[in-house]
Amino acid sequence: MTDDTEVPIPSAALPAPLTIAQIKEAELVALSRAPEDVLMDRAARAVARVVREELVAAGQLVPNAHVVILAGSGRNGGDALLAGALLAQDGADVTAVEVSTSAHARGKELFDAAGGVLLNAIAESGLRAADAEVKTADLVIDGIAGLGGTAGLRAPADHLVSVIPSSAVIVSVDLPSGLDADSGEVTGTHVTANVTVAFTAPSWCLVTAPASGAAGRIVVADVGVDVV
Ligand SMILES: NC(=O)C1=CN([C@@H]2O[C@H](COP(=O)(O)OP(=O)(O)OC[C@H]3O[C@@H](n4cnc5c(N)ncnc54)[C@H](OP(=O)(O)O)[C@@H]3O)[C@@H](O)[C@H]2O)[C@H](O)CC1
Ligand SMILES: [K+]
Repeated sequence: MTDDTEVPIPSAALPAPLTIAQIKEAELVALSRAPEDVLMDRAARAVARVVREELVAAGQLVPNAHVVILAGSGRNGGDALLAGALLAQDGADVTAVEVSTSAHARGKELFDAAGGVLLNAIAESGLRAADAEVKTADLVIDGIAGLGGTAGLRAPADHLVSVIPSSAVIVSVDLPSGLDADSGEVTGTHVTANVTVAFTAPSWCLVTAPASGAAGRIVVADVGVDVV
């Protein structure tokens, strides 16, 4: 006879993994009902909630924390910037580093309005300043790339990821940047996260070795996209 305590708890199980194409198809249906901003705001709230939890678990007060965001040009970076705006409103010391020519416009606007400091690491002077910020981070939010990313990190993101101190907690948005979302393959450099906040469903890289070793703890947030 099986002891009840040995039965796995179904609510703790992750939803089934989906491919990029499946997530995008489901997202298109959701976008016909709600604007993209609404979905991204939900994604940002989920990321900010996990960041607060991680800081508390590390024994840090959110207002004393130095949080650095690495933001790519897409919505993944936008989600990270919007989360950064919420954390800056909580009093955290938040710096966002654009690792492309320009990151998500609305994300940047709200981040700036919340008092966040924005740097661009494409130019040499910006990269030097960003390097110093990353080296002193208590927590890094990885918003370099998500479902639209290609495998391997490009400059200057690769350098900035390499100087994240081992003491910093890394929270990846949707998936650790540099992984191929649809497979378990690891080709090139990538982020190795302590926690990954995935939206709607985990992508295959989060649950397939060896890539899954870079995901850390996985949290799947419902942003209002129903799986079809
Ligand atoms: N699943 C959902 O329901 C929702 C997900 N959301 C978030 O949206 C992203 C996907 O956003 P998308 O804009 O399509 O793509 P990315 O943000 O992943 O960005 C792609 C750009 O990133 C640059 N890039 C790509 N690969 C790399 C790399 N290896 N190194 C550095 N940079 C890279 C590239 O831009 P360039 O201009 O620099 O060439 C790509 O264009 C998803 O992951 C979720 O986070 C929404 O919040 C809504 C709901
Ligand atoms: K990411």
